[in-house]
Amino acid sequence: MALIEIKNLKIHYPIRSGFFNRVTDQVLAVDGINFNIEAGETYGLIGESGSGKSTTGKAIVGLEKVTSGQILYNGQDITNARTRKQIHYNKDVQMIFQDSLSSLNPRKRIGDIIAEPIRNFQNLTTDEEKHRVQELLDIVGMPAGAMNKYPHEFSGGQRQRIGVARAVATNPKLVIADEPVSALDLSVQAQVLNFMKRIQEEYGISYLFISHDLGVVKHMCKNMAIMHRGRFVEIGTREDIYQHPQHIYTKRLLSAIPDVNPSRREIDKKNRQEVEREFTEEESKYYGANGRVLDLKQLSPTHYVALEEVSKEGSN
Ligand SMILES: Nc1ncnc2c1ncn2[C@@H]1O[C@H](COP(=O)(O)OP(=O)(O)OP(=O)(O)O)[C@@H](O)[C@H]1O
Repeated sequence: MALIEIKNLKIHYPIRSGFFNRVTDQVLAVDGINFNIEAGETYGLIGESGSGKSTTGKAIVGLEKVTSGQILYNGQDITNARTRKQIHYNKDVQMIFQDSLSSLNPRKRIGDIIAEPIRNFQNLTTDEEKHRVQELLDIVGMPAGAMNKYPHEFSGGQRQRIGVARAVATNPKLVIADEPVSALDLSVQAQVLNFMKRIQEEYGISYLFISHDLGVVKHMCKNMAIMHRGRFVEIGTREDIYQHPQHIYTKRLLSAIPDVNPSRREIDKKNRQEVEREFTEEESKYYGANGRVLDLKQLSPTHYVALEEVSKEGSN
């Protein structure tokens, strides 16, 4: 059984307007997605801004109301707040946010910020708590004395490490990492990603790794889903997605990855233009009425794509 099973998840927001504030339309932020996260794995959720990634992540931690569908944790439906409380779900599932400055309370010292989730779930003495906070700061490689400082006294990379320390303070089984390195310089990104991997190996944590950056996801995830307009356009392994992309939206995201090799620039530019042409000319092959992403079809045991006519694997 998977650690998390997402079944036909929908999250719709009503749009109200007019004098009577009536519901006149809906934002289909998440519109029928299915995927599983296995224990100990890092599952990638990729898409551009507004595709529904964060809403999905927040629904899994219980911060968003689910319109319909199920989120199963070890087989139990946790869409109901009472069940989440009964099974200590909020201890087992934590979240790391993109903006480390606004997600850490500026008026609290780091020691208190990290101790807060521990206090919610464990009854430790002051000394035990201090010891645990120091242990967590050591794990994420923060200098001694960090405990008594405030968030603004640290760099973005250090604050993100503090965010990770807070997220793992309760020994969670799953961490939702929502664009955890997007706000960081490239060299700092690598440091944070590497220690996230290290912590995962040591503690057996699963991650849902949310990102718009395919380069970063390639480094972190073996399995992933590409999200667009609240639905999945493609699901697959790293090889399926990076070597044999089938959906035009996936190809578009891949073509936008900058190549460090200057001799590839012209080829990449041509490739990007070709993908853009296909996107505009053959949209109906990939999207239904009102631009809705089509239902997924299975190409192989691991590879699914939202295409009208399923093309042969590797034919691109
Ligand atoms: N509370 C809300 N009320 C109405 N619409 C919302 C609400 N929250 C999100 N949305 C809409 O739902 C869609 C998906 O938003 P979401 O934040 O999940 O996207 P995202 O892929 O995470 O993008 P980003 O990376 O920019 O956060 C967007 O169109 C957004 O405007």
